[in-house]
Amino acid sequence: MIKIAPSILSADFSKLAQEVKDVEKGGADYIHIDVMDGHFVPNITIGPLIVEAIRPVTSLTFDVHLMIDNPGQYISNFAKAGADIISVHAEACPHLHRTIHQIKEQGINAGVVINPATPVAMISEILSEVDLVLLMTVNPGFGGQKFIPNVLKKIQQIKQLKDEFAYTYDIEVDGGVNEETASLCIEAGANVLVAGSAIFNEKDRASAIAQIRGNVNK
Ligand SMILES: O=C(CO)[C@H](O)[C@H](O)COP(=O)(O)O
Ligand SMILES: [Fe+2]
Repeated sequence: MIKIAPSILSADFSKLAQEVKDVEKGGADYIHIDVMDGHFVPNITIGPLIVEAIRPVTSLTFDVHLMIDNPGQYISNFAKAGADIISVHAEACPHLHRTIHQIKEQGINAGVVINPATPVAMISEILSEVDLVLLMTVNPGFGGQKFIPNVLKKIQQIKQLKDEFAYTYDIEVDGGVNEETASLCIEAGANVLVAGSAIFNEKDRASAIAQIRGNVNK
């Protein structure tokens, strides 16, 4: 089953609650929330206050992508605000095992993320502990960037390891996902697709979500 996670980074923030409800109605599975600190990535976005504010609007899973330095410092804040999954960048965590377990101790799911230039080997020792592996298909920091096709072979590697060792994690991709690139990612083994601009820049969110999911009759 393919899950679609609209990234609210591309939503209209002046009516965020409405935007969240609109993609829920349109068939979204998760709400993807991009947290940026101006240090780990060159942009500043959403904090726990916003997560808390939109929590009552939907019962969809909140998939929180932390693009921040020292993420461990903020895990309990985001969990209390309503996160269901928190993912941290391996590049930002010198003590990745500790950080992943900090997330699990909150009673929520833990994900690990790697940038396009980071090899799969960097996370091989944590794969047995995570609920989600998120492979960035753009360099993190902004919505609306172009998909980096080189990441497809890392999706295959992560899927191969999952099958070989019977790991249970979901495989998520994030960045430049649209109807075309989504099908490449699904073929390579991804089962959770984040899409920001390809959903929120379209008027008809239900049809955008269906197209990315790949179940539209052509
Ligand atoms: O993590 C992110 C950027 O760092 C976003 O989730 C991602 O860019 C989604 O936007 P788009 O689908 O427009 O590329
Ligand atoms: Fe993201």
